Amino acid sequence: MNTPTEQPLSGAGVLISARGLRKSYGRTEALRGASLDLHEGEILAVTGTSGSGKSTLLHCLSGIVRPDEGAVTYGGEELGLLPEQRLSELRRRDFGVVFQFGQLIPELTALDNVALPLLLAGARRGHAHRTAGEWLERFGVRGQADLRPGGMSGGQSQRVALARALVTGPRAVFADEPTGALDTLAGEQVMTALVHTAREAGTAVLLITHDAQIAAYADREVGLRDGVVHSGPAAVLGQEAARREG
Ligand SMILES: Nc1ncnc2c1ncn2[C@@H]1O[C@H](COP(=O)(O)OP(=O)(O)OP(=O)(O)O)[C@@H](O)[C@H]1O
Repeated sequence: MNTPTEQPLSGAGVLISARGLRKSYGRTEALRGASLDLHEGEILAVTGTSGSGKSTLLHCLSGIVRPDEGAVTYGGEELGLLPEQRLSELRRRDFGVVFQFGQLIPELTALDNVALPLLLAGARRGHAHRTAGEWLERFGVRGQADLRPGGMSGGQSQRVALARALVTGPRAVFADEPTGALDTLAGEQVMTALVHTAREAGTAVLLITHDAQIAAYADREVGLRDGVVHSGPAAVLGQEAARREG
């Protein structure tokens, strides 16, 4: 396991850059000027208490939500300025997303769930299934290929969801509390598989978690507090704030 530091991987270029993001839902200010760089191939943990804006930040960085103010730049393009069609193409081709509850399609087997993004991208059925099988193997769930999500454990489902997120060879994977619904052992297995395969593929990972043990798998950790990103773990921010207030 790596020790998280405040420094990015040396030499790695910036893959996605967010500057001054503001996003409100009604009167709730979820982000209040958040800035963050995700470097190529790095595993970056974003930690923070509930409601600090972690999911909103992930949604803005992955082009799911447009910020009210500020800019997210990827490959020289500002996501907020792209037409919806181009944005959805980017999301499909360059980004993978995993949520706390894998959100696999319940009617499809594990193999078909993983093959789906390839089929949507125009791959032939045989190729899509072969590749999907290889990714299930990488995540240690090849034996579950013919099972539907209802017949798998939570940890197995999450590994299938990660295989589905990585199968198209994205540049970045956004994982929102991917182990949040798992017990410690299953969570560790999911993280070990994610870190191993992301490193092998050179995929950057933005990992949202409120669990320090999960954040410790990352190369770097930043904390979100009241919609603003601070370098260093959220736990340290909390202690600093408590000192100031106490
Ligand atoms: N779609 C929405 N509609 C209304 N309010 C929202 C919406 N999404 C987020 N919020 C509010 O914005 C704030 C930040 O939410 P967000 O989910 O980004 O935080 P979080 O740090 O991910 O929290 P958690 O760890 O509980 O998931 C919260 O007060 C939340 O209630």
